[in-house]
Amino acid sequence: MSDILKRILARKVEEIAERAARVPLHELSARVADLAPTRGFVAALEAKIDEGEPAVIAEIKKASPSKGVIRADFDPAAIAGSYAAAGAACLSVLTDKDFFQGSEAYLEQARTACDLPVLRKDFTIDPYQVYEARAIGADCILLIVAALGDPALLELALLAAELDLDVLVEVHDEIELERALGIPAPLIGVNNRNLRTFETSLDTTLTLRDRVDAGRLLVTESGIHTRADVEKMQAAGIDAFLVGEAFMRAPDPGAELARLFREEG
Ligand SMILES: O=P(O)(O)OC[C@@H](O)[C@@H](O)c1c[nH]c2ccccc12
Repeated sequence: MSDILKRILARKVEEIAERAARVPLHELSARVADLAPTRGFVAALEAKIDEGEPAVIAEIKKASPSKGVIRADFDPAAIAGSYAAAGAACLSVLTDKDFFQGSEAYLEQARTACDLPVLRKDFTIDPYQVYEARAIGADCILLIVAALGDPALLELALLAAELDLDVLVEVHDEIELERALGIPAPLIGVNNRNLRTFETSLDTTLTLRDRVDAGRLLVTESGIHTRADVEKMQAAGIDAFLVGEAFMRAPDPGAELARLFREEG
């Protein structure tokens, strides 16, 4: 159990069993039966790109296993409002408690504070979590290819579609990308960070870029900190970004978004 992803997934299995013992699946699925439609995560990204603007998924993340606490002054509603005002396309909210100090409550607070679509950022390995994501108000879920076998990847993606949730399918190398392209997923996230070692390199996106077919939208994820990083991605034709730490460390996260993505020079 050396790598962190394995540790997270082992704990996640226990967590799901605990949750399912508290709120059984049939109760959750009844709860999602008559919810309002979701906000359209992919559509919001595409709308920005159609306007000729970068599509930014702005993340709300208090802590991570590699960095510890990133933001002590943590008010998800205020951060969400500041991201929305700065022109973010979508939000991403960490809900994993044990490794990221996240919470479902943070997702609910962030979503209520604005009208942006919200990604539930967690380690989804079981249908239970897909129902749960819909029940807490998520508009999109993350499926990490490295955490899933092919049958589970397809099953979870189809269930998400059935529940009106969009899916961000995350990959880190060519083999994972080929597997992601094997399912009907319009949104492919290339994580520049290796979840097993935490090593981060923007070259990951540059290497995989050309293998993503034209019908899909590539989101570059992690390790984007400077205007130079943004420009390097844009020069390679990347229009969609998922950024957390750089915003979370800034006193005003929305102002930092505007600085990284909007200002000239
Ligand atoms: O804080 P960064 O380096 O800007 O990265 C954001 C996001 O990409 C990162 O939080 C992330 C990408 N994939 C994940 C999977 C699980 C947890 C976290 C992540």
